[in-house]
Amino acid sequence: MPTPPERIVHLGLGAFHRAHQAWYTAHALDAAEWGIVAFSGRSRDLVDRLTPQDGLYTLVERAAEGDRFELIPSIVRVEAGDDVAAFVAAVADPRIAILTLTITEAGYRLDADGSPNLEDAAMASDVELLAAAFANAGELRSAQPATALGRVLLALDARRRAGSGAIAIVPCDNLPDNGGLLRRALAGLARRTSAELAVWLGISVSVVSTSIDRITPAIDLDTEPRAVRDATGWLDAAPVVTEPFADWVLEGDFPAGRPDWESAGARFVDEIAPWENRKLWMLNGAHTVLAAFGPTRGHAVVSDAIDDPVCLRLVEALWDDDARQLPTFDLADYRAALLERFRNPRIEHRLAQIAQDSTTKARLRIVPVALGELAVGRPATGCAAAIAAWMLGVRAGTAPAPHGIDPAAIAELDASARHALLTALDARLAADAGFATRVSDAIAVLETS
Ligand SMILES: NC(=O)c1ccc[n+]([C@@H]2O[C@H](COP(=O)([O-])OP(=O)(O)OC[C@H]3O[C@@H](n4cnc5c(N)ncnc54)[C@H](O)[C@@H]3O)[C@@H](O)[C@H]2O)c1
Ligand SMILES: O=P(O)(O)OC[C@@H](O)[C@@H](O)[C@H](O)[C@H](O)CO
Repeated sequence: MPTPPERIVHLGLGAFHRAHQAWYTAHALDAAEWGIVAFSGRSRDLVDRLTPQDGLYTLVERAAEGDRFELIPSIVRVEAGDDVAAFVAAVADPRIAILTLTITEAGYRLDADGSPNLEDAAMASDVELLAAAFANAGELRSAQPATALGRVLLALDARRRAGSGAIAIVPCDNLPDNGGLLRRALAGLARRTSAELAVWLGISVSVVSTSIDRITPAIDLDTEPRAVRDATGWLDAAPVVTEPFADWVLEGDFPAGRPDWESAGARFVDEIAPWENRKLWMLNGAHTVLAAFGPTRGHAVVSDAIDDPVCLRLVEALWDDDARQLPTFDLADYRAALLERFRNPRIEHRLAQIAQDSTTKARLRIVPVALGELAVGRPATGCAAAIAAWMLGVRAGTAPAPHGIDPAAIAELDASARHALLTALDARLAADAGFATRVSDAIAVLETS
C-alpha cells in the first residue's frame, strides 16, 4: 500500500494519539489520502522506537475475552518535539490541513480558574522571546520556545508568512471546552506578541472542540513488545494497548479539509458541551476519585478498585449527581458500559498514573456538578462523598496535596484541614456550611467502611 501523503501534524505523540486519532484516521474510508507527521512531546524515546519502523506500530485491542492485533499505518513520519525547526516547517507546509494536540492537561499551563496562565515562568519567557522574534524576522529561525503553545504560535506565524492558508487545530486532551480554551490561549499569546498574527489567527485558524474517549493505559515497554511478537511474529518496539471501545465527538470547522472520520465512527455535533460534560464528569470524574481513594484501600488498578463495593458506591453516587446535571441524556446504557469498561480485568490501568494533578481534575470534574446541584437546592451528596474520598487520598499521599497546602497540616484531616482542602477546590463550596458538613460526614463513613 502506498504511504499516505503528509496532511496532518500531531504534537505530543504518546499512547493515546496512536490509539485514538491515528486509529480513526487509519479507519476512515479516505485513509490513503491522510498521513500524519507526529512530533513527540518531551522525550525522544518514541521517536527512536518508531523511526526504524517507519512509524508503523501494533495496536492491541485488549478485551476481557482476549487480544486483537492491528498494524496502524497512518503515522508516516516521526520527529522529536524539541526539533522546533522541523515542527515549524511541518505546520507551515501548505499540504498540512490539521494540527492535533495531546500535550496533557498540564501542558496547556492553566490558572486555577481554568484560563491560560500567562504568569507561568516558561510561558512568560516564551511571550518575551516570541515578541522579539516576530518583531525581527531575522530572529525567527533561531527562536526556541519552551512551551507547547509557544511552539504552536511560532509555527502558525510561519504558516501565515508562507501564505499556506487556513488550518484546523484539534486539541485532544481531557479539558472542558478544550477548543475554546486553546482558542483563547492562542489569541491571548498572539495579542501580546504580534498584532498581525492575532488578526490572522482570527481569520485563518479554526480551533475545533473535542470529546475524546478510549482508555489507553501506559504499558511496560520491556514486556509488551515480547508479548506482541509471540502473538504476531513481529518484534514491535512500540506497541499500544487499548480497550475495544472508542468514541470521538467534534464541534468545529476544517477549512482545509479533513479525513472522513465519520466513516470510522466519529460524530460531528453543533454543541459539544453536553457530550464533553458527560464524558469528563462521569468517566474522568470517577477515575479521579478512584485514583485518589482506591490506593487507600489497597488497590493499584481501576479494575480492582471498582470491584470494591465501597468504591463502587462512591462512583454510583457521583454518577447520580452527574445524571441530574445531564438531563438531555438517558444514561442507563452509558453507565452500564462505563462499569463494564472499568471492570475489564485485562486493562491494567494504574491508579497512580491517573492521580497526577488531581486537585485541578477534581476542580474541573466534580466541583461544577456540586455547584449545579446546590444551585437548584439539592444536597449534592454524591459529590460531597467524592470530595471526601479525594481528601482521604490527599491525606494518605495517594493524591498530591493542592499547591500551597503543607501535607503535614492536613495529617489529622480536622475541621481546619477539611476547610483548607475544600477551599482549594472551590471557595463557594467551602462557604456552604451544609455541603461542608456532608463532606465531613462522608469522611467519617468512609474511614470506617
Ligand atoms: N491515555 C488515555 O486513556 C487518554 C484518553 C483520553 C484523552 N487522553 C489525553 O491524552 C493525553 C496524553 O495521554 P497519553 O496516554 O498519550 O500519555 P503519554 O504519556 O503516552 O503521552 C503524552 C505525550 O505528551 C507529552 N507531554 C507531556 N507533558 C507535556 C507538556 N507539559 N508539554 C508538551 N507535551 C507534553 C509527552 O512527552 C508525550 O509525548 C492525556 O493527558 C489526556 O489529556 C488520554
Ligand atoms: O489524566 P486524566 O485524569 O485526564 O486521565 C486519566 C484517565 O482517566 C484517562 O486517560 C481515561 O483513560 C480516558 O480519558 C478515557 O478516554
